[in-house]
Amino acid sequence: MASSSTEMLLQALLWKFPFSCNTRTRIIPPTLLLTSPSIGSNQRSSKRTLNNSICSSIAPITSSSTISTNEEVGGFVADQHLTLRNICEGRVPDHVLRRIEELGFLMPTEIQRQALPILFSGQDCILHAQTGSGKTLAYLLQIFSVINTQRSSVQALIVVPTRELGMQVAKVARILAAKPDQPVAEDKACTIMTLLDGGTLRRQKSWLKAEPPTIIVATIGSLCQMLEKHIIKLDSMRVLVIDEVDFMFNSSQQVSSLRKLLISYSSINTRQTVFASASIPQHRRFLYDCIQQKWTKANVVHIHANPIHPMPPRLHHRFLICNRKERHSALLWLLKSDAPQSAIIFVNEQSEKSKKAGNDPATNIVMDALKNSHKGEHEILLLEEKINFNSRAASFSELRQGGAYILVATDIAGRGVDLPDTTHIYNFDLPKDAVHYLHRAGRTGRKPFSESKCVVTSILTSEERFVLQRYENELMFHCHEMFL
Ligand SMILES: Nc1ncnc2c1ncn2[C@@H]1O[C@H](COP(=O)(O)OP(=O)(O)OP(=O)(O)O)[C@@H](O)[C@H]1O
Repeated sequence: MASSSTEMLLQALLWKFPFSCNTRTRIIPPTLLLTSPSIGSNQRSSKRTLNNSICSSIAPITSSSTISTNEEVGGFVADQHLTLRNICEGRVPDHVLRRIEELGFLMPTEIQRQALPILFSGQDCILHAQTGSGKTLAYLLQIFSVINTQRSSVQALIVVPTRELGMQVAKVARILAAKPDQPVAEDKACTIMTLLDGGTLRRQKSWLKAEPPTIIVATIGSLCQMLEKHIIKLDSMRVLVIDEVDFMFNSSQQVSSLRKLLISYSSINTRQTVFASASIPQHRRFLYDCIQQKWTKANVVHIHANPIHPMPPRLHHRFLICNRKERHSALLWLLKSDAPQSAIIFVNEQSEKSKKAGNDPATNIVMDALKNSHKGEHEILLLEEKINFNSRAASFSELRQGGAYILVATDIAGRGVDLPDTTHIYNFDLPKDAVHYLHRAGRTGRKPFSESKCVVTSILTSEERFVLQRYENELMFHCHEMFL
């Protein structure tokens, strides 16, 4: 009990005071290392990790830095009034800048304003900023600033945790790469390939044999298959991006391949390494590991935009207490009274115990309840890990066609997925920790310069109230109680 409350307090402090002073020499207090494992530590024995952590933590690091305010870095001043064009002109090809302007992106978001000058300087970066704050565009602009389409080689690699996020990132990259003008004969286009788990990869193999693409967006499993068979070469890779980096390092399925990619399949000396996420628990320790483990160069910069608010402040958080049997009717009542434009209902993965007991998964129960009793005009769709990849892709692209939707999803939709029309999030089941709460909630409020309110509602039993209270303390937000 004592240790868990200490952990809560320390975690709250880590969110609140995220060591954002602009130190160039850092020493990590060993007490912090004892509280909970940092990103990437799940593969090691906890005892060894703690001992190693303490021993290695007293070695000062001299050149990395954390930036969390408007300041000058490496000679670049991040001016509040500069437009995206002002920041990128001369670095990013003009046709890409015209595309972003056509999309209506004129001013940079906070993370873009802070990160782009540093990215353009070629330094390794950790992009740490709120959900929906535009981290994708930041790293894509850097990629477009370095690639040379006349060269036939893989020059940028973006690694993502899920197929859905891969499809989305590749789509944005293709939109930016498209040239509106007639291409000049010898002007080669930027080619973007996806290597995502769930497909046969046959088409990609033939494509790779014929000619390597300029940019690859991949999940780590499919990528490593290709690397192990020497179908892809990364000798010319200039930028490596690992999106949702904390998730990747904490996934037991992905972490060993990720380490191989960072250390064996490519070298920090020839690539620029960019890590991105809205949540980097114990980020100071992570920064330290990046350098010690040679995932990044020693002068990596941790850019932490809005460190006090890990979620967009315009989210309105509520909770409703009812007993477990009333949850379906509570959900239907909420949908009726909120009349959301579009919503995502998050349901937890079915536990092994529940499977063994022969229970129906909660996703099916919620889907049935909605199909039978929800009266709105919404398209009702399901996205969960166990449905086949074609159906997952179909659900996902249907959502992007426009029109009102209600998506019933497990946490697979919690990371990175950008559906800007989502106005309401419902936690039918309480997320398992504060990081999951943050990413679920962050599926709404995804229009960076909009002021319209978006709502996150958690349906709880009275026993779960203290758990949500803990998330409120860790993430520093306030949740209002509502009544049926
Ligand atoms: N400068 C900008 N102006 C307006 N909108 C922008 C700008 N940059 C990005 N966006 C839009 O903001 C939304 C969120 O961007 P993005 O998906 O990159 O967020 P993110 O920071 O990666 O979030 P997450 O951590 O949840 O993955 C997208 O719909 C994107 O098109």
